Amino acid sequence: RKLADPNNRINMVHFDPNYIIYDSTTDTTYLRGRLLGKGGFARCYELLDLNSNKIYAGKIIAKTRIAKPHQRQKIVREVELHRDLKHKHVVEFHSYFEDDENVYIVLENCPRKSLVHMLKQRKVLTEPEVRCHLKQLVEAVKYVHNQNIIHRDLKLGNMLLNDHMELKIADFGLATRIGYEGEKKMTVCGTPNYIAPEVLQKRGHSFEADVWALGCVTYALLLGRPPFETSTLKETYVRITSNNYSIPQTVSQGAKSFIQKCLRHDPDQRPTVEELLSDDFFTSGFMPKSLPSTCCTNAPKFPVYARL
Ligand SMILES: CC[C@@H]1C(=O)N(C)c2cnc(-c3ccc[nH]3)nc2N1C1CCCC1
Repeated sequence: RKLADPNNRINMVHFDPNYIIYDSTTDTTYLRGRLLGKGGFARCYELLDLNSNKIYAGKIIAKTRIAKPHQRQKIVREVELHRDLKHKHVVEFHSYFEDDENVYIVLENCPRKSLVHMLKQRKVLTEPEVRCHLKQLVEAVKYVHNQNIIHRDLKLGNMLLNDHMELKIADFGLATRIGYEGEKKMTVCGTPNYIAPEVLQKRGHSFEADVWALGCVTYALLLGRPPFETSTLKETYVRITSNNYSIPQTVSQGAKSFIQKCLRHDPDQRPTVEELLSDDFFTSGFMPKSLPSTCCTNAPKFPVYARL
């Protein structure tokens, strides 16, 4: 069987022929590749589909790790919410299967990892870059909300980049479906990273919790740290519930007002994701159509006219 197409040479050195994974539901054989990291119950690996020669990212969850019914239910929920989503900026759900030992979730590969890695390298991003990433993010979240789903864990680690530097939101492990107009969720099984005050206080939450998280992400990308960060989780929660944060003067008026709208304490005062798309932060400055992969390591030099 041809293992690597000479045109788009796959570096086979990462794929260990001793680790064959067979998906009987689609008669697909995978070679397990590099360990990508851990996410929740899962150990994540590159998977080479030997039928198509394509590389995917696989979440492999040992059945021993999800022996209890409510643990298994969490995986089932994640799959049920993610599998029907199809959008350019949402990670593609490829397949889900199991064998005697494991449960497998096979997802689109995002070789340029997440915005966490980019920010670690760059410390802060330029405003044009943030506009570009945020536009893709807001489009993705608008699509998800239109499916009556709240992501509930929008954070830099769930914002992945493919080879073309296109942004994809990942991980529907804390997501939930709104069953009827105006439904408010009272609990989350897990702790969202950029948790909104109404979620913390269990006062009932909905789509607005994702808008809050987008405000936190925007702040973090521009300033290199989240808006409510302190040395203890308790103190951070106090700042969130008392809406105690500040935006340095280095931030433009457009970006500042975008962040302030998303971080309004009262969820009913926050703009919807739809309204965010027409916020003048997106129109108040240069908006690159795409970003070069050099942005993963160095600040881009936008053409001079872009700054005038
Ligand atoms: C599989 C889990 C998660 C994920 O959801 N996707 C889609 C993904 C895609 N490519 C990658 C990927 C990283 C480097 C090459 N591909 N990683 C993904 N992750 C990472 C793995 C470890 C933590 C989150």
